[in-house]
Amino acid sequence: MAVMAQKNPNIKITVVDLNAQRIADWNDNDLGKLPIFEPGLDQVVNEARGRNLFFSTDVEAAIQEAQMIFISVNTPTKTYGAGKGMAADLKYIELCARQIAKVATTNKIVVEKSTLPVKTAQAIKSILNHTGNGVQFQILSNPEFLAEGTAITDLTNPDRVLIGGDQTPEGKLAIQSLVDVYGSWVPKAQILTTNIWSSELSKLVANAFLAQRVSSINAISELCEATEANVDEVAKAIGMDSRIGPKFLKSSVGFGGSCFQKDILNLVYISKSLGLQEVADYWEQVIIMNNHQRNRFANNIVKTLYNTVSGKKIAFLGWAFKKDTNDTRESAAIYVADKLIDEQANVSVYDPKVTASRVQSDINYLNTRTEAQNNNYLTSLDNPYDAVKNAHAIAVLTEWDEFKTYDWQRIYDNMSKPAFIFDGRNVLDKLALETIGFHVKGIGK
Ligand SMILES: NC(=O)c1ccc[n+]([C@@H]2O[C@H](COP(=O)([O-])OP(=O)(O)OC[C@H]3O[C@@H](n4cnc5c(N)ncnc54)[C@H](O)[C@@H]3O)[C@@H](O)[C@H]2O)c1
Ligand SMILES: O=c1ccn([C@@H]2O[C@H](COP(=O)(O)OP(=O)(O)O[C@H]3O[C@H](CO)[C@@H](O)[C@H](O)[C@H]3O)[C@@H](O)[C@H]2O)c(=O)[nH]1
Repeated sequence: MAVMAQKNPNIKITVVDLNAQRIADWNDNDLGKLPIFEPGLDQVVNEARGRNLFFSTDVEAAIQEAQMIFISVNTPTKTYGAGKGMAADLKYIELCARQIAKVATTNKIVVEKSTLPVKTAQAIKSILNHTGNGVQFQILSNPEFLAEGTAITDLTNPDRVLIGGDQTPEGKLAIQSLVDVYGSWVPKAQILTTNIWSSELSKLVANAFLAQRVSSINAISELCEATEANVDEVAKAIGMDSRIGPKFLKSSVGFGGSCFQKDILNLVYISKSLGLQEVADYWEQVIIMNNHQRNRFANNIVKTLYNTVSGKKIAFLGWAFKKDTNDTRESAAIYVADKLIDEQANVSVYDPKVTASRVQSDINYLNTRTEAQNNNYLTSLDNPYDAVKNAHAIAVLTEWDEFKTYDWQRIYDNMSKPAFIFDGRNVLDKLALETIGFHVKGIGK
């Protein structure tokens, strides 16, 4: 919404949220306090905020005033009832639809910006069309394809913008009005319009295909370790085939983030609900492989440290699910730490952008043990050299660029020997570290 406001100074955009603290942070004069760390976002907010971009908790006033409403609320995996652990929880979406239905007195275009199961527009339409007050609604699907860490460039220069809507004359008019919003900065050829179901489904399918590439290369990484092939070399060799392409072939400790797992589980659930068991099994394997990769990484640390990490200090470099974000949702680091704590290891974490309280709440959220026990085993430090001091091993969980620039000789001198490094992102210079004296294990090599 901030980028949309920046690119359309003539359109007033109001972002409303029930979470008052978040809105206060978005309005904070200190741009360092914005709730999301994202390169370049502070400048965009600074340019548009107060001009045509506003942040508020007054949801009803914003609904009344708007001609177009983007529903962008969270759609997490259900934690209760039918579809628990798999289906998308649509209660926040439904609440939004009901609130719009209650408040609106003029015709509106309602845009699904959240990632939703295919056919959700039907439910939203049903809620909106039963108000009995004569207000006309058009529903569009406009899924978001930005990735965290590169959100601003992804938004300013998108591969495509997808807009789905009813294929009726009114539906087509609504589609056109959203095309015009994006048209102020996105070339027309990159704005794709479809029927609403294709648009809803394409979002889930895009994430499934992307995550599948990561799981595919991670499966190959295990094969590489067993055969002395090198996964980076294999990825380069296959990626140069233009039919395969070079992107999203970076082997890692496993994908994380708020989207991939949730959206694939959603796809699996939809397939199961439609009786398409083989389709469901096919996509579920992407998740199974990802869980295996995380476990394999943790098990490898234990095995290499002479089959016990009890009482040993393991330093984590990185906690975020990828670099250039402070988001930790579903980060592989959480699951690797949990496994190591099960083995009574002392885990000390350094991440350039993640707070100590975030790290603690992430591990507590798993509910594996009491908070006091977690506190005992897991600490966070705001300096990497303190985090690695006297450690038996270092594990790299996020590919932050700054890790490559550290004084690795100094780190080696202050560690227990033999000093091990487990590079879960294959970002460090293995040869240079081995020259210093480290024992280095990457992924797939
Ligand atoms: N994070 C991403 O990079 C990304 C990218 C593409 C798509 N998506 C999709 O966008 C949606 C939102 O994701 P997110 O990461 O921003 O989630 P989030 O949990 O960070 O933010 C959702 C916000 O919605 C607010 N909210 C919930 N119910 C509300 C209501 N009834 N009225 C007003 N505000 C309400 C919450 O307080 C919260 O601040 C999800 O469907 C997600 O799949 C996210
Ligand atoms: O070659 C790769 C690429 C990614 N990852 C990992 O995969 C996860 C997801 O990365 P990425 O897709 O870059 O970040 P997200 O912000 O989760 O973005 C994904 O999820 C969003 C939410 O739906 C979509 O909008 C984006 O298009 C889609 O890329 C991270 O843990 C990455 O480290 C790898 O391990 N290897």
